[in-house]
Amino acid sequence: MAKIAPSILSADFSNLEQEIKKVEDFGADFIHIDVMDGNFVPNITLGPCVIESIRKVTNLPFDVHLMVENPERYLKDFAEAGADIISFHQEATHHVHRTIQDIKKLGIKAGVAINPATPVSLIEDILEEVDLILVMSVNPGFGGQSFIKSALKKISTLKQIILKNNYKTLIEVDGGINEDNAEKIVKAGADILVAGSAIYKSCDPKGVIKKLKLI
Ligand SMILES: O=C(CO)[C@H](O)[C@H](O)COP(=O)(O)O
Ligand SMILES: [Fe+2]
Repeated sequence: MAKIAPSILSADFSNLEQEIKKVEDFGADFIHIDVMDGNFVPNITLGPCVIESIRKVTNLPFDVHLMVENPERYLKDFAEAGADIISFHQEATHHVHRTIQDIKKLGIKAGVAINPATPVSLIEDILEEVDLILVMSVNPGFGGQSFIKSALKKISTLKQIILKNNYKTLIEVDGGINEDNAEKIVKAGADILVAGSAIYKSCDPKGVIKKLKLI
């Protein structure tokens, strides 16, 4: 059974407290928080002060997805604001291994995200070091895009390497996930599903989370 991480990118930002409490009541396992800098991706969202505010409204772990250039500059700020997991992009820093170690030194979990065009081979050497790999199944920057099918092959390749080597690394998949494609994604090897628009734009978010959790 996959764990579910609703992305608040598609939530009503004027009412974040209720939007977060709602998915917590419906059985969400994490809150996925998309941080965009207008540089690594062509969109700007939120920073540590918003995370610090919403930290007070839930006990769910905060899964912070940094879509920012040179993420190493902001790790301490996000950890202090209340992040439980920080995932940064392989494409956004020259120092992937060092950044993983720096996140772990802050006492939280470390994830590495890869864009649709980034092959698994580029993160194979750090797989053992990292708590999770965030496989992007859309080009990062916006919610509500369609799932890119080539992510499925990437997820199964990753899963095979993880199983073969007995690594503990989890696979999280992010972008375009809904009730129709979630089963294929979990069968390919996903442990955590991120879903933004499929949950927050639905008239039955409770039903969507329930269905996704049963897969
Ligand atoms: O990282 C992201 C975009 O860059 C979001 O987490 C992702 O797109 C979730 O939204 P949706 O489920 O609507 O695709
Ligand atoms: Fe995300």
